Amino acid sequence: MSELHYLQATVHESMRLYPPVQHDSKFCLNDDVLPDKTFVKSGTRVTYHPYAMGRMAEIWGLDCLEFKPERWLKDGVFFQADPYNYPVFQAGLRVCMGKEMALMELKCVALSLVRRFHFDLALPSHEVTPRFSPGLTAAFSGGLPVLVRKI
Ligand code: HEM
Repeated sequence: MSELHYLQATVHESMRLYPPVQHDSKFCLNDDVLPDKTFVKSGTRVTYHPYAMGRMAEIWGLDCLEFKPERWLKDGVFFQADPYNYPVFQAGLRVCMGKEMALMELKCVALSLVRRFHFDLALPSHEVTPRFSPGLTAAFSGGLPVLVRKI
């Protein structure tokens, strides 16, 4: 599984544009200073937004809205983005404890499906704009209709 670099890149690219946790807040217990020297007063709520960050040209470049697994590959080998630029699993000491397990499960499910089935959007792609439902964890508003064919 660790040698499937394109699959690893695809899973990361999917969650860059559609992070399962769209935003997340923290409350500052004591006065603090962020690494960029921003002062944060005790009691302040600080929110980071993986959905917005995944679509920032400053981080991902002008093609930030394009689905491009290749952006995660160097000479065909997957490389990890800075987790503070890609906080899909949060970052630092409180990073998601299930990160590696979640990635393994995602890749197993994706592999077992694409080996057996062919997936097509049920509508022409220009008529489909996947939209998130607001909420703690992500779901497509109205679902994403697809046609599934056995290979
Ligand atoms: C794609 C799947 C997943 C995503 C995107 C995800 C994302 C996250 C995020 C953003 C946090 C930080 C929450 C916060 O501190 O407010 C978190 C924490 C955590 N996650 Fe996940 N998670 C995923 C799957 C899992 C799985 C499968 C497990 C367990 C088997 C898990 C266990 C945990 C635990 C225990 C924490 C708390 C870590 C701590 O506060 O020290 N996660 N996750």
